Amino acid sequence: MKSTKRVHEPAAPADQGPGISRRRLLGTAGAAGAAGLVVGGGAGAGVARAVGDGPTALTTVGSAHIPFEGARQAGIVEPAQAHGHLVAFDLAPGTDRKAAAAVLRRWSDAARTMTQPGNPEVTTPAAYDDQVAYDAGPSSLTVTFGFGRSFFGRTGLTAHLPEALAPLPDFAGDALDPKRSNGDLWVQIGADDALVAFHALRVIQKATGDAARVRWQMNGFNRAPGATAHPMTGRNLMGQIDGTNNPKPDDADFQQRIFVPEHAGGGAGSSASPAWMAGGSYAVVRRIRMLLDSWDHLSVARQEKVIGRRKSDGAPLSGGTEFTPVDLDKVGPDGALAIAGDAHIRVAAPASNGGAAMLRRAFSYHDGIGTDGAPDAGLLFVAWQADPVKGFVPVQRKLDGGDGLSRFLRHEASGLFAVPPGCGPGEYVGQALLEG
Ligand SMILES: C=CC1=C(C)c2cc3[nH]c(cc4nc(cc5[nH]c(cc1n2)c(C)c5CCC(=O)O)C(CCC(=O)O)=C4C)c(C)c3C=C
Ligand SMILES: [Fe+2]
Repeated sequence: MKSTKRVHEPAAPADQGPGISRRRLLGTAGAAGAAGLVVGGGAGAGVARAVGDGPTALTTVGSAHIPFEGARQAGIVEPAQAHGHLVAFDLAPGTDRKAAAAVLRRWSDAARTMTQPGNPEVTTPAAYDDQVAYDAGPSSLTVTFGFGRSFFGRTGLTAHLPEALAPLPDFAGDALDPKRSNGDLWVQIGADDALVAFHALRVIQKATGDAARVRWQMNGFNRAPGATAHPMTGRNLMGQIDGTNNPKPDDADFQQRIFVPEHAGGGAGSSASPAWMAGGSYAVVRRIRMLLDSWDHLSVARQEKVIGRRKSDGAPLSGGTEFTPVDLDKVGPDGALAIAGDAHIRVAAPASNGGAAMLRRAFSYHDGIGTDGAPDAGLLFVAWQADPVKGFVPVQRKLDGGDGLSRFLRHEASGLFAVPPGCGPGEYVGQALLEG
């Protein structure tokens, strides 16, 4: 790959100080855009106005931008945005390697343009301009591209198929819909503005042309930046604080757990991934419906026992506050384990799975009321790791049999995608595979 230098970034707004990176990292969720806008209740009611010396509108949520170019693709380590679209495509019959490469080039060029800072006019690719995002800044838009196992057979690239893309095993609790699972290509779009996210989705669909058609699409959301009194870990639709014990970017082993090492294809421990995946990651995508009516029948105390953490502030039931290390051996005054044997955080913990870990970066979804009369709602669970056989698979195997939470969940769709490294100026994502 050529240079991975970041594109030009504008000066930080006055309230941020010069040292704050625009590429927000996990752990500082919600920091961008938290300041300054209120809807007036008195004189001028209904008009958004800035308070104090706060920034003007486009310097808050709208102006935050995450560079598309870089050694890693964007949309993996940054906090999940307020709006997300996950889309899988199948190549049209006759789409060969060259035509697939042209799609990836068009997609990358469009994503590069849309994620640029500055005037809204320059963040819309002229060829696909529908003016949906015309007045908005990039709003932390990320567009992330991946390849499914079936892509390699369709394009004559089976010699380059990563071992790590072996189909996920069946799990006893699965109720998977094949039409909403897998796919040749996968795109994850996230933005802190709904129109910016929708616009990016339309642009990507138009840039696909006739080379592929949408296999499935899922739409998700998270809390908006600035919605809480202070930046904090988000909540899921069961009301739990979710994401606390994710691996952190400054953990010593973070890079090696989440990204394929540079020695892939050659060095020890790299057999699962070929060299073109060095610096890439594997995304496991699961649409997990929450059986919310049953869940809501539990008392808060029972719900907390199922997870192993307090619902109000996410503190582990072994004591302390949200980020206090979990003590799985702690016994309460009644002689029982503080964190129950089937508590979700016990069964999922790296300590219970030979060290297996993944970076969870999910969106909630709500698609109305299901045919059963209950909310069709849950989690678009996206887990990132250097090798799914050492991340998602052992953990899900354990959860499948022994997790108290699984009684309230239904895994309805599944996908596994190889997400190659990022690209530099003039390059496109997947170039090393498609031109290698
Ligand atoms: C296979 C992996 C996992 C699936 C599937 C999964 C689904 C799922 N989880 C929640 C809610 C929470 N999960 C939490 C922690 C947690 N979950 C996993 C893995 C899967 N979860 C891990 C590895 C962990 C961390 C365990 C640890 O080391 O402590 C938590 C607690 C807060 C946190 O640490 O994030 C919640 C809450 C739901 C609702 C869900 C499916 C819909
Ligand atoms: Fe979990």
